[in-house]
Amino acid sequence: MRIKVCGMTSAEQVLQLDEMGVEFGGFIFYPKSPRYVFRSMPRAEIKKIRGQINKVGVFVNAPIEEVLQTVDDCGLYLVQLHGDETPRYCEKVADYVGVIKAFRLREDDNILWKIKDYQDVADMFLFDTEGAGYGGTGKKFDWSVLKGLNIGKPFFLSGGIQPEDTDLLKSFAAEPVAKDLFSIDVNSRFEISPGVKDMNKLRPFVTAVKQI
Ligand SMILES: O=C(O)c1ccccc1NCC(=O)[C@H](O)[C@H](O)COP(=O)(O)O
Repeated sequence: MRIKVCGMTSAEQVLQLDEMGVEFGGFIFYPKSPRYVFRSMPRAEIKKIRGQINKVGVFVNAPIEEVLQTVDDCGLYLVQLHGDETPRYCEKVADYVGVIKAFRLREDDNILWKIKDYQDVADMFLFDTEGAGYGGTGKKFDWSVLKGLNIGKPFFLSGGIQPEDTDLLKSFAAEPVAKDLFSIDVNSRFEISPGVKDMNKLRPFVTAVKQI
């Protein structure tokens, strides 16, 4: 199983993830987040990060020009649109860079209805938990809402995933919906403080998840 670790704020920690074989490192370009990357890393420093790890930029309702400029300045591989971006917005960004459209799920959501208009304009989806802010809630949504669905596009499973969840992930990976499961996404449950990851929690978790 692939892993994305989101909310990175230091080059040193991103390189540690790269050594562990983590496929995606997420950087939050949303000024209201406690993990806003420009508080600690300038654009050139993000661009300079080498290795196999793919850099993903997370944006919330940002002007398109700002997203595209940041992609160039920071050498981003994918963008994750985590706000209320419209299908047209996603389509414009997708002309330039790969797009992950994030959906914050509530229990009563009709998921297939919610994702329908984005099928042709996003490369991948990400399912996260609805909360007071836009992301990094540390809370799981009920994964059973995905059971039996044909998502029809690779997706990231996100929201409150924690070190103890490897058995839960194994069970989810056995569900038919997991044919489209592309990667999991982890964040606040592996932190010492916002933006600072606990490598002692991540290392064994990454090893275990890679065996699923
Ligand atoms: O993490 C943030 O601070 C954040 C703020 C605004 C938009 C998105 C944000 N995070 C995006 C992510 O991909 C997180 O990994 C995802 O929300 C799951 O976080 P968590 O529940 O803490 O595992």
